[in-house]
Amino acid sequence: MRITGARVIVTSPGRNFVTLKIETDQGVYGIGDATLNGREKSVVAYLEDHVIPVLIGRDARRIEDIWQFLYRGAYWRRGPVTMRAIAAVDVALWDIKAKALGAPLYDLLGGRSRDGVLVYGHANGSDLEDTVEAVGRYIDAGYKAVRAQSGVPGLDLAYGVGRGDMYYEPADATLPTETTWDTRKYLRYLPTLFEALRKEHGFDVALLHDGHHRMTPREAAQLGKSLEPYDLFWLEDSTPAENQEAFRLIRQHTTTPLAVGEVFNTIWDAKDLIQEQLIDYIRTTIVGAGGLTHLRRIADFASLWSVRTGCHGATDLSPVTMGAALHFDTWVPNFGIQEYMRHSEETDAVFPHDYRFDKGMLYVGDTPGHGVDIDEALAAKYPYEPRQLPVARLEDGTMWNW
Ligand SMILES: O=C(O)[C@@H](O)[C@@H](O)[C@H](O)[C@H](O)CO
Ligand SMILES: [Mg+2]
Repeated sequence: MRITGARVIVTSPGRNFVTLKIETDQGVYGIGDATLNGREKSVVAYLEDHVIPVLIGRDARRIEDIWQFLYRGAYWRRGPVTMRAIAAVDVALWDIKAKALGAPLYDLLGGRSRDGVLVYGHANGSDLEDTVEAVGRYIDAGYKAVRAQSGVPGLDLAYGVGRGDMYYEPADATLPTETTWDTRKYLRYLPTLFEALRKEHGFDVALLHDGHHRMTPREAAQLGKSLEPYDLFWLEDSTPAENQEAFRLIRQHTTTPLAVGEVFNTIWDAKDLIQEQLIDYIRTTIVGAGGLTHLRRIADFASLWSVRTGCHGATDLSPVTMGAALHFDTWVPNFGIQEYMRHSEETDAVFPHDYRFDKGMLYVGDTPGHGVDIDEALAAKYPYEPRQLPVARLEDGTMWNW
């Protein structure tokens, strides 16, 4: 089965998505997501100029060999651009193989380990009362797990607080929006928020929180300790993870479960965190880390140390990544949870898919492949719009982690 063509489709049904479509001489095609939020065009160029020319004529069934060819063959390894381009090819090839065999993708991975995939939704509010109500709306909508983000008293804009109700898109402007940050205000406020959430909603619902890389390891340890009475499912990205050793200090001081990894690209970013048992959940997902071929390697490695998966699933990952991730989640033995930020109706229409939400779970369908397609005619109606992620500064103007 030869690859006869491949092309990149950029569409912006409310936000930008980069999709790779690979065609074969058997008439079967596959699609993969290559979206890199705020830096989309870099992956478009990487694919069009450097990857597509070397794909034409190759045997589409040789997924592992093509993965190794693109990874080793580039010489310049890893990084978000390279690994997203590889992910797009990899997912499109898995899609092709599954379609050609007439099987849903999870069957090729080893079959079902579970009926449905536990997901968490994103509740966010401008202040404490607002956030308590927002979590309530998710519980009423059937969610069993909810991430709570809130405005912080004394700060204008905080991470994760969107303008709408069920949707949140941080890449909101052509030039980066500037936000202000103060960790002490945040550390004082957060335990009061989670106390109020548990008081109002009880302990059955799983509650999560994302620190978005803003604390130092000592501050993260303080937060983890102060949240222990509220039994979090996880505290995510409490400190930046470029230096994996930084998590040792946090781990020594708190039993709050720790999650990290949405910005990781390969197993090398997570190796020490996993084998030293410094984290509980690995957040790396399909599009971020070289596709299914590499993600399942990370998951198998993580299973040796009882680290479970918790794939990133913000709206900048297209429904193609969501579909592929759900097949992975349906199979992976050490599954933890899947993030699920709903896409807009426009996005769902451009990417028809067979996964569905029911009572806090997502279910993949049995369509051969990963079950997500692209309506190219509709996609063409939404041209690319340059958008960038916000930045954060401390109150004295110092650049900080957004
Ligand atoms: O946990 C998450 O979903 C986030 O941290 C994301 O919202 C992240 O900010 C975006 O994916 C950035 O594009
Ligand atoms: Mg996050």
